[in-house]
Amino acid sequence: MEVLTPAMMTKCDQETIEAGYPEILLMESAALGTAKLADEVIKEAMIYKKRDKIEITILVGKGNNGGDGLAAARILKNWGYKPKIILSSSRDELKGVNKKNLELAVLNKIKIYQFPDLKKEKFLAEINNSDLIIDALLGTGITGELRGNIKKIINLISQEAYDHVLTLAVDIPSGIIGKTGNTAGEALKADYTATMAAYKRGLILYPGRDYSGEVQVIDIGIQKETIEKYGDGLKIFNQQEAKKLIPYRKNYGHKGDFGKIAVLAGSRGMTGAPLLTTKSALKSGSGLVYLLISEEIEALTSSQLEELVGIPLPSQKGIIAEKAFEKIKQFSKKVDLLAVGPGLGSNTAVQKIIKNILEQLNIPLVLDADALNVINDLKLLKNYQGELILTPHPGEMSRLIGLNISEINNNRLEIARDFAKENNLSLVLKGAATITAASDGRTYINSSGCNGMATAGSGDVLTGIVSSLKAQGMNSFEAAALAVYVHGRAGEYAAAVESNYALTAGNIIDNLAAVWNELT
Ligand SMILES: NC(=O)C1=CN([C@@H]2O[C@H](COP(=O)(O)OP(=O)(O)OC[C@H]3O[C@@H](n4cnc5c(N)ncnc54)[C@H](OP(=O)(O)O)[C@@H]3O)[C@@H](O)[C@H]2O)[C@@H](O)CC1
Ligand SMILES: [K+]
Repeated sequence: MEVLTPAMMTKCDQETIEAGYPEILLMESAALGTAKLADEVIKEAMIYKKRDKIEITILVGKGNNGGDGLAAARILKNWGYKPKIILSSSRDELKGVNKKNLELAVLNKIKIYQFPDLKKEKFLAEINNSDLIIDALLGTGITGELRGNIKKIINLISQEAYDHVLTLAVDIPSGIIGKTGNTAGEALKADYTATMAAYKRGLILYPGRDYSGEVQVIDIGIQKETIEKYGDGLKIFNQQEAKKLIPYRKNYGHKGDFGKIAVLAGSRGMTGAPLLTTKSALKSGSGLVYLLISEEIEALTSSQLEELVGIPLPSQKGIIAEKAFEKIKQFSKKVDLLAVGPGLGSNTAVQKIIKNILEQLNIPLVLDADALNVINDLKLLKNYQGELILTPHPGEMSRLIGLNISEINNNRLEIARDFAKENNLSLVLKGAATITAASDGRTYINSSGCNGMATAGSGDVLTGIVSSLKAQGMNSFEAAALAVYVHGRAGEYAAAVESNYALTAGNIIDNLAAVWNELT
């Protein structure tokens, strides 16, 4: 499903209106979708009152977001509810379709307050007595920091209302910037968001994602082709996408048909990481997984996992030695993919080996952790002869491109997309709302995951899943995006039992089976 910026959304609106679809009809569809979601939300919240006793407060700004709210008030009144409107401004400041919808609300005898006329106590009492708030103060037309009455309203509700009242945002929570997900100083937290025509970036980038609650996309009559035309290839990766992509397994396959993987990982003191990667690959459908590892710890790691085939490599002080490359090169001919990095160490021998791999091999490569830490020349990536998938966290990305972590976090989307394009590879930029970018500009933002997954070894598990899916024949970008989703979903399952506090990387692996079952 497409994710747009406000500017892209405006172009879609404009083209649709110019094609002859009246603006007021778009607004009516937006309002109908909002009212339907409000009706569902009220049912779900089990408010045991007759409809005409259910207090719905609709906060209305001067722009079209407010217009959506005004029209929704009329529809809800028609369905027997008791909506009331609080305008952020005086009535005469509304123009065009918004003025029209205000007149219709008056005609339908809906109670209308003007915020400037309300005493603070009265306003707070209205909010506190509400069963549902519909937030139609600000949508995609927000500019700059919050100001004026809208700032006062949002501050009062956020800071002085008794408790959180069930809230449904129209299009986007007011105060969230649609392009970035940042707040304009403050924002109204929603439990649900009815968003028009397509996701807005601000609903899935943090912190906006935390303000948006459950998001429902409302079809307001804008054609899918229009949305695709003005979008920039950014999509949200959810269960629907996952189900479409999951690799088919034929009933008469043998273990070689499901991908042979070699994992080059581990060093003295780092025996957990290679095990997490190999185990998660085996738990993601791979037929055969080899672990290429320092001879010093090979017996130890191999004894931990029955299904694993351990291949000892020459080493020095527990880290693979430069001369290990010949064996890696020979071995790479036997497999479909090489996954490199978890717990490998990062001395000059490792650096030389990674350089040699990138210069001399041509099989699909997944590079993570220490494999990324030793790359000091991006040309090595760009010139690699095979397919490449990189899975850095913001710290590794920072090292790779020489920006600091906060610069990366403030511009995750563009940075991931540009890097993947410039270096002709698939990139997974990890972190909350992981981004997967393809060399051709397609980009996914992941929808699954939870904060408990920020734990040691979580990335090693992801490397195993990505490698497994790629070796099963998927294209690199889709394998990476599906792996990120599956990893996040397994984390959600794990957290449901373990809590986000107690979740460990091993729990993610333990819950992979539940995700594969859910998707097939
Ligand atoms: N286009 C369409 O066809 C359709 C659009 N749709 C809907 O329209 C929404 C977009 O509507 P929009 O463009 O009118 O902007 P909107 O979000 O209401 O905000 C503008 C108002 O906010 C004010 N304001 C701005 N920044 C502020 C701040 N920081 N702090 C305080 N105030 C601030 C600004 O005031 P001003 O700067 O003029 O004083 C102005 O009054 C979109 O989200 C969707 O819900 C749907 O109906 C489908 C059809
Ligand atoms: K809103």
